[in-house]
Amino acid sequence: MLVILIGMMGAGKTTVGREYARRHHMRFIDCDHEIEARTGVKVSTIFEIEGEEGFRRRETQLVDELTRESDLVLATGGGVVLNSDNRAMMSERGIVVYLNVPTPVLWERTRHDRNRPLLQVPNPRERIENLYRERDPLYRSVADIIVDGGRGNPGGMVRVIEKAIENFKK
Ligand SMILES: Nc1ncnc2c1ncn2[C@@H]1O[C@H](COP(=O)(O)OP(=O)(O)OP(=O)(O)O)[C@@H](O)[C@H]1O
Ligand SMILES: O=C(O)C1=C[C@@H](O)[C@@H](O)[C@H](O)C1
Ligand SMILES: [Mg+2]
Repeated sequence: MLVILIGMMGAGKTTVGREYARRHHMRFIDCDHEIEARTGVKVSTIFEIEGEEGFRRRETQLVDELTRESDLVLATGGGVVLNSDNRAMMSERGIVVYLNVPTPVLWERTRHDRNRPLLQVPNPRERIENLYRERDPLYRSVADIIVDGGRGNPGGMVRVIEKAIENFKK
């Protein structure tokens, strides 16, 4: 089984994905962390040197590689759905889970973190709202399962996802 988590920055893909994998004895890979491990630099540095375009090229290569795996929980970057090839690969090859989180919660979870280049703008709060408006339809278009990720703790989210995946497989 390949489980793919999608959603906005701060939705909990990394936190919830890692916990889901641990409980199910599956491997866990976070696309952003994997790109950082392979390049030896932070995502923000790739944005600085290669632009967003360069980062997106690396992201698509990695999605193509990792969506061929199984027994894997894959946490994607928030912008993975912008590319139609990524969307096709994800929905064809895995069970796609959208962690849908209201923008005020996303803001609370990301406001003290400097690691997200797209939020290093004068009005990050407005940026989150614009990105959500643009991306929510794309997340929905590839999702097999949509969960409300704004409530409860990561452990609770894992149990909600477990049940949803069981129902989906039936
Ligand atoms: N269900 C949850 N309840 C409360 N806090 C959460 C929950 N999920 C994640 N968090 C917290 O929100 C923050 C962001 O979570 P995380 O880094 O997992 O998001 P992400 O979706 O991987 O974001 P990004 O796309 O930027 O990598 C973390 O501090 C995490 O501890
Ligand atoms: O929402 C986005 O476009 C991004 C989210 C992060 O996970 C990183 O992949 C990068 O900062 C871009
Ligand atoms: Mg993450």
